Amino acid sequence: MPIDPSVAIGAELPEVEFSWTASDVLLYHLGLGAGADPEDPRELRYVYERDLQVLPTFGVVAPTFGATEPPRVSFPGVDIDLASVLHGEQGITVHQPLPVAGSARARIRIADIHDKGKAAVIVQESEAVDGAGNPLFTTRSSIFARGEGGFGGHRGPSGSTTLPDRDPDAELLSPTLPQQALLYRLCGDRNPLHADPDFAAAAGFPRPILHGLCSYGVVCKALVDGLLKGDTARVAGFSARFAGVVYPGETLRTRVWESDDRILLTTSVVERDDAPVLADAVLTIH
Ligand SMILES: CCCCCCC[C@@H](O)CC(=O)SCCNC(=O)CCNC(=O)[C@H](O)C(C)(C)COP(=O)(O)OP(=O)(O)OC[C@H]1O[C@@H](n2cnc3c(N)ncnc32)[C@H](O)[C@@H]1OP(=O)(O)O
Repeated sequence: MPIDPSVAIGAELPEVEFSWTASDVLLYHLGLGAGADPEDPRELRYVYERDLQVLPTFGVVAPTFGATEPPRVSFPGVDIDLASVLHGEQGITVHQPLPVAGSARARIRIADIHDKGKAAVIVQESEAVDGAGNPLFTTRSSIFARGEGGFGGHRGPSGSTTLPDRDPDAELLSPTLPQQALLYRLCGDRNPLHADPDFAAAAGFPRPILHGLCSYGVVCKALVDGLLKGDTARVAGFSARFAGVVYPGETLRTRVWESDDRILLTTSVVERDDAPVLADAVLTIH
């Protein structure tokens, strides 16, 4: 049985120890398209060692950074084909600004599995602590496994964020490169869905799609640059649902609604009549 919720839900995965260097951070930022204007001092803070700062979304990739094998969707009670899987949701809460280099360990558990009939939504939570044992960040994510529902589980929540009934306060445009996914995969997600046209076709897409976590990082950076004066330390958390695919080379349009310590947003694809990309998305700030 590909999914056995009685085994999977609550399962703890082996603790992951990981470390990263400034070079990893530089590559991550380049993988998001940073450095397009190398004369902009703010932009240099992402792509040059001097005054380097770290986008908090780096935390979600740090544990597997540099992996060279495709990910496996295999945990206690779950064993499914990578081609059926899409990244469903991602959130991170940062407990301290991420250092430009460091080591940490993370505990990961399968928090829940929702049965959407045509799909299963597998929810993971992780807690990362630094070398001294102090909380570093917490993540919550889900994978959407097409064709894996119908195991008799509960349906789980629907998307829910209500946007204010007014025009957005700002709109941010983020171009992506045609080779964006080929660059981004060097950060540690070698899923062939993002590089191999045959694999993408077998998964139901006309061409390779962009990593969800690439769009997630691109949008977080746009928010930091556009609304927080380029200061990554002001981000307390960022969460979003992946509502539709992005093809490398497309331009992302992010509409934002600001309130006291939260920024609500949606992201869409300019070239495809604002087809949705991120929904239920919230940036929390200090
Ligand atoms: C261990 C390592 C594992 C590997 C991890 C992944 C590795 C990565 O390389 C993979 C990727 O990066 S894939 C790229 C990023 N993700 C995407 O592009 C997905 C974009 N979203 C979609 O295509 C559709 O929304 C889609 C297809 C997700 C859903 O669309 P539909 O099938 O039309 O579904 P819909 O009818 O709208 O909704 C059905 C029920 O599902 C819930 N739901 C929808 N989208 C969801 C999402 N993104 N996350 C979680 N739940 C979601 C809906 O709420 C609905 O449930 P209910 O009826 O109860 O409300």
